[in-house]
Amino acid sequence: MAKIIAIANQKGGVGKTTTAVNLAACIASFGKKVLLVDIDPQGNATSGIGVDKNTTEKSIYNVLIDEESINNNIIKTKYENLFLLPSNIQLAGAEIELVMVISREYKLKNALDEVKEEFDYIFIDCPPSLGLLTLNALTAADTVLVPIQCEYYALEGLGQLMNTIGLVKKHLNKALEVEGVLLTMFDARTNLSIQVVEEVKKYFKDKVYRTIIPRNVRLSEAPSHGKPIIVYDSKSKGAEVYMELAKEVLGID
Ligand SMILES: Nc1ncnc2c1ncn2[C@@H]1O[C@H](COP(=O)(O)OP(=O)(O)OP(=O)(O)O)[C@@H](O)[C@H]1O
Repeated sequence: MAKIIAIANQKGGVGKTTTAVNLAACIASFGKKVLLVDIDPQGNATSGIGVDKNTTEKSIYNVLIDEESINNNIIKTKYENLFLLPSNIQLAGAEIELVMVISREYKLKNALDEVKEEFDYIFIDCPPSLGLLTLNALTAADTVLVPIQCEYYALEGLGQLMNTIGLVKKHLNKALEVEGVLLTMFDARTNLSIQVVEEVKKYFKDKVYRTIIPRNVRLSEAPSHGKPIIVYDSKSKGAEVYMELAKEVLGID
């Protein structure tokens, strides 16, 4: 039975997609069967894994809106053990199209229930909002991973995300915890990076892992190569950090 992990933060550009693609690829490279779910209309996880978001006929939109079977929309990627439920541009309108739909917040959960026995891990790359698509992701997830950009003082936005997670727990009667935080784009030369790391570690003192991911030029280039860094540049520091994180997620040394 897959563990389902949502990668969420309503702040844009904090490293959600970079984390989702690289972590999914690393865990798949350890022999685990992984499904990456792209629920962000920007579709960067889809193109990051090498699938054309502009031409794909398979998509999460078909599942959420057209009631198509999830099995018919999952793509086997060119990476061993790594599967993708892609996003496409139509997803941008899905929050409006779902407005009158009964149980609209359970659409993704119901779909993943059909396939979760087939996978070891399911990662969901959330959009930069706290709207209905992110709510679907949180409702489907067992735990949440929160990337936090070290170049930006994020605690206020973090409070909003934690509030939303609290509301999901309360109103949807669901156990949902933040499993870990990732301090992304860390730059040891800046006081702000150091301050954000200290504050976030205090805020999340009881969390399982609080990994620091340095600012890394290879990581910023990776999505434009249409490949996760672990595959296209396995010797880089970025790949190493994501490998370590993958081990933490898997609970191995
Ligand atoms: N550790 C890092 N070092 C340098 N650049 C990074 C790092 N992590 C991510 N980036 C770059 O920062 C930008 C934003 O990252 P990413 O797209 O993963 O964020 P996001 O939170 O998914 O964005 P959005 O909110 O738009 O969905 C990208 O150009 C990415 O390549």
